[in-house]
Amino acid sequence: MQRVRLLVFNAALGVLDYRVPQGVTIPFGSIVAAPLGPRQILGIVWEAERLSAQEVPDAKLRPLLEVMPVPPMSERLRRLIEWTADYYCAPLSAVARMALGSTAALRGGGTSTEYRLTGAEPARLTPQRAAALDALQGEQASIRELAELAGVSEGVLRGMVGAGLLEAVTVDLDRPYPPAAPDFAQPVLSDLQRSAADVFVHAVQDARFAPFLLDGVTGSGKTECYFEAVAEALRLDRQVLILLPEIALTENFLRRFEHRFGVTPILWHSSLKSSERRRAWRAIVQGNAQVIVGARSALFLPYANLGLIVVDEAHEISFKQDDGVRYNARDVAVMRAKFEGLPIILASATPALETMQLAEAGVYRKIDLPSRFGGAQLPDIQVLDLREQAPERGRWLAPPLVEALRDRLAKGEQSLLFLNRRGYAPLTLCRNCGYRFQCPNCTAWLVEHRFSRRLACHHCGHEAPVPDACPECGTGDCLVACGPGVERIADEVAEILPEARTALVTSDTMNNPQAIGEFVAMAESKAIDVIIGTQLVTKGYHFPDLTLVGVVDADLGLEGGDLRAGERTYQQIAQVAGRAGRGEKPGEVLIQTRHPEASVIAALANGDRDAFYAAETEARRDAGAPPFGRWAAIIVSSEDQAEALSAARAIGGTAPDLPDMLVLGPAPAPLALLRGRHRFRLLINARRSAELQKTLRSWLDPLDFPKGVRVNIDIDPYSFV
Ligand SMILES: Nc1ncnc2c1ncn2[C@@H]1O[C@H](COP(=O)(O)OP(=O)(O)OP(=O)(O)O)[C@@H](O)[C@H]1O
Ligand SMILES: [Zn+2]
Repeated sequence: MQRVRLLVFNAALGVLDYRVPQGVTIPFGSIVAAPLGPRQILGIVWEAERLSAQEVPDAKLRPLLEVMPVPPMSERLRRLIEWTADYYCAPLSAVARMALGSTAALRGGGTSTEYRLTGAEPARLTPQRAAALDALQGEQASIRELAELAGVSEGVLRGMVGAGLLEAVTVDLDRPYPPAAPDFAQPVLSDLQRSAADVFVHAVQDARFAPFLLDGVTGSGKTECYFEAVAEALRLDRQVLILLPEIALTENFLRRFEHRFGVTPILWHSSLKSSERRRAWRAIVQGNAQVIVGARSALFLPYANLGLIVVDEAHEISFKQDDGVRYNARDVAVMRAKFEGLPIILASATPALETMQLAEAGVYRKIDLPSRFGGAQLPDIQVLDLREQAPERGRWLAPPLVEALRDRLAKGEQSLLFLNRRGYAPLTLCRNCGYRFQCPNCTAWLVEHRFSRRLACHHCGHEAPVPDACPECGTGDCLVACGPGVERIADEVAEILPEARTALVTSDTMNNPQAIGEFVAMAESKAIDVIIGTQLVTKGYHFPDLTLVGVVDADLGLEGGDLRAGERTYQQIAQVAGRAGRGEKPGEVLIQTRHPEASVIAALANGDRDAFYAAETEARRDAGAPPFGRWAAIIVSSEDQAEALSAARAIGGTAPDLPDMLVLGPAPAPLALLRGRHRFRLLINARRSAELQKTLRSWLDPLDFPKGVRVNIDIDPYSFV
């Protein structure tokens, strides 16, 4: 009698044992199908001694059904999955699931049928067919995906197949990707770039754990440097994973990659079509996918032969996942490199303090690129004190910034205005009775979006049309917008510079690759004079004729529930400032603020990065904040406020009394209501010596809560809302 232990992809089931025939060995890491009641489930064969399960007698075991025709998950990846679950206090199965691409991909290769336009042009068309013809140019996908893309029913498309407007194509799921050529277009590197690149190239050859911080100013050519390491991995036939913080950045990145290596890399993100996902995953596990570019979800994939990891814009907080498994992809990437024995490059112009600290301690090797490529200078940064240089009434841009915008427009140069706030106005109220529009599901004001004429909650997605009259007092035409969002700034620019061509860049307008691609093409061809955007435009872009950057409200980021508010503000402004003057013409940055004396603003104005890091380091040391101490949050939520409160109190009441751990709360979370759930929060501040995770587990595991209560642990939290 032989048995295997399975980690099942379902947190409620966890670990189950099954029977295998005598003499058959199934390697650890194999992905298998097994029966559960009348259903079939998937699991990974795991070392039994590493997973505790309920002991089931041999006689009761059911047999495994099938080993999926994919390579077993490597031991290194299994150890990484265990480490992640352990460190972030997350269910093992939830972490393991992130390694899985799609269930379909496990079923082996084969073919699938996709459809595309035939090019036939019928004389008469129904409006729906016309819309489909328009939307599906250049597309090829399943009927379902095309229907979604075109916004028509599947029936309409099937009719079009019958009418010869769409044709079926058979695609091989395992068709290879065109190979990237390491020497396709090798740039001539500057001496500084060359020596940095050489270090990385050697590290790839060495194939050992080697973490690097590539600390280069904006426009120094960090990408070109790490591309040399990518080229070396390609020559050695090893895979490369490049993590980017946001999908919005990939469009630009794909083109740069193609320019350098002749083909686009393989994309991995949550909105891939299912056929693309299946093909990519299969190529990744078989080692046929060479370079994979993705958001954090690409981190746990079962690469067959990984040789290098790059985390670009490594300081970005979007590497921290705030739902499901609350992990930081930057930190787990370093662990993956460690388990796999690989070099990893964290690239940033504004590294996180934690990363800097590790570099200073010698854990990471720091490689510097202190100047811009091609002799470009870093921009000149000026502070505009809004208390002295007040904008006109009802306006948000101070006179010197308006002047500077006029000047650039006259010279045919580009400007960028940065305000990290979507929509038209963050708060709408009634002039007559003071009524404020609030989200019914969240502790948040509704944000007016004037282009879509709606009030929206940025937390839960609740939306309502802007009413004609106040819902409270019934007065008509009485709503006032308070404060600016980017849409309002765009309006202001249109008023003061009516002839300027503007582009609004937010996640509302740039929500698909085409829109982003069009924006970049227009900006590059100088069809845009003024870009107005949120944090989406602060990083990655390179527009040589952009010479002015205006920061509309530098104080905004210092408010709110960001634990690293000072650092965030510094990074965002330094990054957006870094978009100015990247070509031949020098750049200028104007920062509007009411607190020019704040240490962050002063450091930015003086271009004194070291002063900022030094001040921030001291502040964190005093507060016992990371990297000197550790934080964790426990968030308790329920649709029933009393139930949530009593669960939070039960947790607070059993808090361990330890010398190296301070427990604060429970208190209502700043977002006391989120998506209809009432939330209470406990904060833990621990010394580095504390056994934080172990303590949390032995504290929370014995507690029982009603079904409607959710208790989430957030280790190393970023947001305290
Ligand atoms: N050796 C080189 N030869 C030719 N062009 C280069 C070279 N190095 C950098 N460049 C160009 O200079 C520009 C800036 O480089 P890159 O975008 O890599 O900088 P970066 O350090 O990533 O900046 P940021 O942090 O601001 O995104 C790019 O257009 C890049 O193609
Ligand atoms: Zn809401």
